[in-house]
Amino acid sequence: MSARIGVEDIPETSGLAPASPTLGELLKYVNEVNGDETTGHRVLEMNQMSNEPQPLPFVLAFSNLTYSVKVPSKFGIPAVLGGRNRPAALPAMAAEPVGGEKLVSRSKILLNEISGQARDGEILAVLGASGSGKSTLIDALANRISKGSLKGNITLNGDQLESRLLKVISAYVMQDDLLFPMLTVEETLMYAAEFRLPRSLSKTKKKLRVQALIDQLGLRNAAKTIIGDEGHRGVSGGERRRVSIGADIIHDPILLFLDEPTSGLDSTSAYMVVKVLQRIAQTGSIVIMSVHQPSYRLLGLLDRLLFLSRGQTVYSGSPANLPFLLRRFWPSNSGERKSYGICPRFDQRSRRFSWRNKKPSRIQQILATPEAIPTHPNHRQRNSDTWLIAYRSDKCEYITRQISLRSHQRP
Ligand SMILES: Nc1ncnc2c1ncn2[C@@H]1O[C@H](COP(=O)(O)OP(=O)(O)OP(=O)(O)O)[C@@H](O)[C@H]1O
Repeated sequence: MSARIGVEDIPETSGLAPASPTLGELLKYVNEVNGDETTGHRVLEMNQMSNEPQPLPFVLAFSNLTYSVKVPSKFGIPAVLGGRNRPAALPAMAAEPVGGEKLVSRSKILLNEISGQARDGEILAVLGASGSGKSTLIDALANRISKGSLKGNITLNGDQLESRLLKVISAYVMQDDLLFPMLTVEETLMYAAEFRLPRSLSKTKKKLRVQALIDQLGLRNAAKTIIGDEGHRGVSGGERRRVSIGADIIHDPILLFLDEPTSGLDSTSAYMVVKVLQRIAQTGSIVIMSVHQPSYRLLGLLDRLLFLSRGQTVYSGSPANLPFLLRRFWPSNSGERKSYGICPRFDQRSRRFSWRNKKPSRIQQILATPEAIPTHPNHRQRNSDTWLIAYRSDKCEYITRQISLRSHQRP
């Protein structure tokens, strides 16, 4: 693993011990240096923690993550039960009556028993339709949801992930880029280095870190270009997004969370951003990102997929299995007004995948038994490439659709 955030005086482990520091040692170190309030992040020079530096495999595991919020909902009180004036026997959570309607709270489950894992060297992508819970899951993993309301377990290498440690070893990249328009790319990253790296780290080391990062982000040609804004021409949208990521990862975090890092970018810029994330992962970080509409090419950069629908997992695994699923479940794209497509849907014109919030139980059921589908009595093979497939929709009606394997095999 490359050098991580600079700590000159981390205690060395004993000569006989394995080369990698334990999480306990990391946490102990975090406690020891907590007196320095100059920066929220600190650089941990992993290689300095032992005589024989060896890469430390990191595994972030999460199990049964469940998160629900209380949302107000209205319902009317029938006149026969007392209508507007009925004061008694209201539900425990009822609020003030408004025009014959009561406001009560109901629980809305945003994440339902989500489990999975992410490893260093890999990108875990959270996919799903808008509102499926992608950002909520990233927030939950990044400790941005209050502990009391989130149920489940998150561990790093088997140990509970303490929020103090997480703060030091992670970075969260938001969708909005907050950058100074008149600074160049290099100045922006240098500013981030001054702000985020420890004061004790020399200027020379900070400059070296910035130069290494510029190369890692593929921004060498834009290093002297200003960020720009509406009134001043500056870097492109994709470059700007990479600068923004660079500013957040200046301390070389072990865990990197990104909420829709490709949103608003054309497919080439989006691809380059994810390519940079792949490079970051390959230097020993765990990258967890959400993505709404990945292009087919971009899917090839992802190592693990967690596909959500209405807060539930409908697919978790390697993208390698996706073509198989696509061939099975490709929705017909000819003249259908209502899509009962299972998942995902590929738009030929934009060449992007999109998803629909189908009932998770239905999708899971189908994904769990893909082999059973062609032998179902309602499925008839028309010719070697086309299946006439009928399946029960959410409303328990049979829908017939035609899936041509040949036309969709190579999107
Ligand atoms: N505080 C809240 N109260 C009620 N509902 C909420 C709250 N926060 C989020 N939600 C709902 O939870 C669902 C998941 O939201 P989330 O932002 O995680 O979705 P998403 O998959 O990231 O969507 P998008 O791709 O549009 O960003 C949405 O339906 C959203 O409206």
